Amino acid sequence: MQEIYFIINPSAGNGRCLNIWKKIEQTLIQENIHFHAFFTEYRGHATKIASQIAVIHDHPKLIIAVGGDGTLHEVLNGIKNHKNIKIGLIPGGSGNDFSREFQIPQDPLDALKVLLRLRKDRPAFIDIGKIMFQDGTEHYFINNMGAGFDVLVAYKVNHSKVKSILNKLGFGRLVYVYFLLKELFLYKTNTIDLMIDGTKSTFKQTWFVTVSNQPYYGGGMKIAPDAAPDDGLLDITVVYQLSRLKLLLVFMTVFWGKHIHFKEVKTFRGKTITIQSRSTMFVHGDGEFIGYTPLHVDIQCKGIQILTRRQPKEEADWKARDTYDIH
Ligand SMILES: Nc1ncnc2c1ncn2[C@@H]1O[C@H](COP(=O)(O)OP(=O)(O)OP(=O)(O)O)[C@@H](O)[C@H]1O
Repeated sequence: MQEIYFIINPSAGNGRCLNIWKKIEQTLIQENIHFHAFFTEYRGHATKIASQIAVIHDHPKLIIAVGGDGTLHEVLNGIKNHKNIKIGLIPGGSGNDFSREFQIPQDPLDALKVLLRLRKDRPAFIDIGKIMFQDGTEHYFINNMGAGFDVLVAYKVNHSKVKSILNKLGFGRLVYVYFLLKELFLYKTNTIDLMIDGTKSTFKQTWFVTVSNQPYYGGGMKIAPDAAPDDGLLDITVVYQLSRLKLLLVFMTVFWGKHIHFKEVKTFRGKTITIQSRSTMFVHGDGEFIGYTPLHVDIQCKGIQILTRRQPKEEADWKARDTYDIH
């Protein structure tokens, strides 16, 4: 029997998650569904709770994060190496890029309904990325990781009061836009050395490099439009040698994934990536600040079981082929 554990970040979405949880809890009780619930109290707490759940017993477990992508990221880092745990998310953050790609409804009760149905389906395995820092620490990501300008923006977003004001006004997604514009005029670009599956490239005046497992970042920006979380590859995006004004232009096209057509945007695919920079760059994993360059990234193919409505890549390809065969 699969035990269900909820890890709730009451501060996610500027406190919205607490109300979300009240509705979820009420529904679970009404539906007579057995569950365990834990609240996070500080940054990193979800990792600790998830790691404690992981070792309770060997039976299959489902951990549902109630929060934003940062909460799911922390849960993922608590259960690494435990293959009999599925994870899911009831989106309650401001960005919610995981639920966008994996087609989990934004409405919490609809999301709960979908997750409860999906937990009985056959497991959906997706890739994850594993980051190794120079000091030997390891860190996993499920959506993406990045170094440079974008992490500075994410850092500022996560530590700002403006975030809560804009969220309360219902403009949560605009908070990324606000900080991006502000930092645009302050950031100093960097020279980076990128090694992808053994091939080295150097980029001068680099704004940022992002390694993506799925297309979305920063609340709906299609930073890696062709990334697929089950294709065994990570999608790398480098933005370099751009004037501040042109970066703004490029940024406006990211929501449609059209930025990749600019000559100052280079895209690659690979399984192992090393990022080194002349001066230290801040690094994020799924929008959470986690360390500094240099670092190494490895893909962990089909490394985690998740609850998703997204169609697996092979299945989508087969369907396309079958349709083609008929005609
Ligand atoms: N009780 C708490 N008080 C303050 N911060 C917390 C608490 N519990 C967790 N956190 C931290 O809150 C941060 C934000 O969480 P999360 O990403 O889930 O929400 P969000 O920022 O609103 O959503 P999104 O990442 O989708 O924009 C994380 O860094 C997490 O560690």
